[in-house]
Amino acid sequence: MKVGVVTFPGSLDDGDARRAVTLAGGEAVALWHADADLRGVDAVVLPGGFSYGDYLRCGAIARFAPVMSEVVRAAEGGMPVLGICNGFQVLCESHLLPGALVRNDHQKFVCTDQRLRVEQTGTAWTSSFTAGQEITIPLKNGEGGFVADAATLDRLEGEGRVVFRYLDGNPNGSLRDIAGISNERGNVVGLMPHPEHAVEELFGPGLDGLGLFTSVLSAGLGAIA
Ligand SMILES: NC(=O)CC[C@H](N)C(=O)O
Repeated sequence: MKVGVVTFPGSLDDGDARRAVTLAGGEAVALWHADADLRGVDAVVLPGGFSYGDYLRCGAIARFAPVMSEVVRAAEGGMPVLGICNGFQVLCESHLLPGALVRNDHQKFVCTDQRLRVEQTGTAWTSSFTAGQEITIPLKNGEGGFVADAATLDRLEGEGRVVFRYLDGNPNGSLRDIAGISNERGNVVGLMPHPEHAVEELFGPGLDGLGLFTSVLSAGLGAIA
């Protein structure tokens, strides 16, 4: 299975995302922000970093990159798409996911190993986990506070689209401790913490991040009940 990883000017974690795909057993394909097509990939990762220098708002300019037209089209057709941190911000800016990421409530950049609960295993990116599994992966962001209006939050909860929730304290002021969400179909997932930094014993807090990448390789599409 070919998993494309998009590099925008200012991306930081694209290399680690490609490495995570390879370690999970997939074929990583480098995609460039100016690409006009997706080079035949079966899934796409939008990696973390500081696309276009975080000008305007994180992810606000990347949304207009040429490759994003194809990513949006493919996602709407059911292709699995994962947005990690800056990638999550790009997915919200692109309206593939609802809500927005705003500046951390304490106004500081946060960098820590973060415990999470996997709330939803019926997505393309979480089928390798068990429901309620608690994992630890790195978190590092300045604009990681997930916000949405109350009706949207209720809909996300009611439809089982809260995929990851922060444990042991809320690191950024995200409403309802939400760390990651999916679209209705479960093929598009965004999360603030970084699974691609927890895929090898010698680096990061362990192997808990690998499950997202093995999920998409094994799954086909999960379906949210
Ligand atoms: N690690 C990241 O992807 C950071 C995303 C974004 N630049 C922020 O600071 O919020």
